[in-house]
Amino acid sequence: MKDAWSSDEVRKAEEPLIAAGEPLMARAAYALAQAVLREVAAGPAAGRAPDRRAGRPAAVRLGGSLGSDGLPGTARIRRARTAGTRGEVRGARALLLVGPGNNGGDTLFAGAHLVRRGMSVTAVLASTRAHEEGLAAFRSAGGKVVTLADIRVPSVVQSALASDVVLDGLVGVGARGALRPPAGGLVRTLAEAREKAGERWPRTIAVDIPSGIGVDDGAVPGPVLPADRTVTFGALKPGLILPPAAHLAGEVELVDVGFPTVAGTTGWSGAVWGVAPGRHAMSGTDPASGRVRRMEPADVAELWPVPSPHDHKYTRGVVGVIAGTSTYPGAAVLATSGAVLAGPGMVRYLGPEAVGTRVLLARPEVVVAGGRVQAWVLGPGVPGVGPEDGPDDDGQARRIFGALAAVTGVLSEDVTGGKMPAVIDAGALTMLEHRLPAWAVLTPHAGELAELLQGLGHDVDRAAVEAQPLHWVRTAHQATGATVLLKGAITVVAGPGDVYAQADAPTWTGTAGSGDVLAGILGTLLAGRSADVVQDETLAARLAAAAVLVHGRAAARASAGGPLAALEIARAVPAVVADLLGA
Ligand SMILES: NC(=O)C1=CN([C@@H]2O[C@H](COP(=O)(O)OP(=O)(O)OC[C@H]3O[C@@H](n4cnc5c(N)ncnc54)[C@H](O)[C@@H]3O)[C@@H](O)[C@H]2O)[C@@H](O)CC1
Ligand SMILES: [K+]
Repeated sequence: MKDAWSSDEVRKAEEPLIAAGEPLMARAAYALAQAVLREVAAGPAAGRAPDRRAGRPAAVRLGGSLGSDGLPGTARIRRARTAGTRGEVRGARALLLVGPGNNGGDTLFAGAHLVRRGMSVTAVLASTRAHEEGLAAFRSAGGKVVTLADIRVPSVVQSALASDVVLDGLVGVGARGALRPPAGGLVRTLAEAREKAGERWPRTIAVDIPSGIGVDDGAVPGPVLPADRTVTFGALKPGLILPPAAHLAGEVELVDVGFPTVAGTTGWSGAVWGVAPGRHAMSGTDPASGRVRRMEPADVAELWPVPSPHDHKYTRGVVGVIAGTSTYPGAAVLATSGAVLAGPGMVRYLGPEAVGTRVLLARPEVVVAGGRVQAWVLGPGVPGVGPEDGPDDDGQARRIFGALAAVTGVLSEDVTGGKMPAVIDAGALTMLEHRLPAWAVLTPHAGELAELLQGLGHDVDRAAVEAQPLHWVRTAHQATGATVLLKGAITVVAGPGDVYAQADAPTWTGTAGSGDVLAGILGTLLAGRSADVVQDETLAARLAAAAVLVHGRAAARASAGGPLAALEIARAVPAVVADLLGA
């Protein structure tokens, strides 16, 4: 499990360590400097995505000093980027963007290390204040200091273009809201310049977080300079794993500065590199902590319902699927395939006869008949119930309303089998009439979540959901009672317990039918753990995150770097599950 700590949690972890005299900043700065050195030594194109690497000009080494303003002039810039010979750092240039707080302090101390390693380092102070000891250390090492008040923003852009690496140390976990002037203006201009320069832009390393992202909610309320790498201290931060901010962080590297670990012990490991984020894993967290988690294969293996020798098909869980219409029969095939291949005791399909026949042709294992089930998958390929239209849905809405009554406990236990977990997808999302239990998992995409929230009286559209996914997923959970899974390149899940942000799938996964397969996989998990899910109201979110991980990995396997068809995701599920159970 990767745990991302909220800024409050980070502060709480820091306080006793600082009081005990632990040199947190020195550790952070040293690790940061090492990251920069490795980055520079690796050469200008190292680690960039292939498309970004294409057409990048060969770097030319250049010594030379800075101009009178402390920044290189344009004539010198045209001649070259300084570093570039693999393994060489002497003479390479770093530009530090330095804010007023400890984030700037980390950056200045790291800058001092870089100067001592022979790099030419310029710090641009974006504020009238700067970390005093950091600044003194940087100056005495021989770093150049300029202030934004002395020079113009375009000079900073030119300087950045002449550098091998830019460090963004404007704000860290102390940031609140969008970057304010003058840092905001500086970052806006730099971000535009980066966009324009493409491959000519130097490697950009964010210190702790890319300045300007919402540390705790992953929002992007104003300008942010996208990073190639973020070196983060002590623990991951929610904004580094939540959309949309996570897309601005590049590769995230976690550095151990001595925060409490699994057993609650403290102590610096001394290993500043490659500290596994899992080191901070805990079995459960206080939902009020603001922590956000990312599941890993070993966590999924623990949750997966593996049959024992005493199990049979009914004890292993029966999934009931109400999906598809004669207009959209494919969704029924995809949802049942996802369910079957995730390994339930049995899958039942309820729907129009013609669709049932197609399901059987694709998956003869499916039982096309009613009967007892342990979890429902409701709604893939079924049209929504609008306020006025009576959808031509082959009776699927009626069937779904019946199943939903079982989920919400409106019908008696005798009729429905009692408390019933469910995946509520697509058209079924428009059929919610009652408050739901946490074991009902809503699986909207951003547009569907916006519509659902509008129906609950919120003034929100798709773009607003995409801008603040965590906020709206939590709002939807609170308003409906259900566990909510918002599908996206990074899928966010919120229920009564922890929040999960899963990024397991290749971008090819956003294709028609992919969500139907996910609904089926999750249905199997809910059916397999049906009794547990209704006992432990935090379990549905964990199973939902697990389903997303398996679905994403199956998509990666099916894609192998290229396009994929949704049914291939389902076909890849058994091998993915086998892999993670064997892991
Ligand atoms: N406390 C410690 O000992 C450690 C802190 N560390 C570093 O310290 C950082 C936190 O330091 P601080 O608490 O000093 O805070 P930051 O350095 O993150 O920023 C706070 C400063 O930025 C200003 N600011 C806040 N929001 C702003 C906005 N929207 N626009 C412009 N300016 C804004 C504030 O007025 C304040 O002066 C961490 O992110 C990390 O980089 C690390 O050195 C590890 C140890
Ligand atoms: K930063």
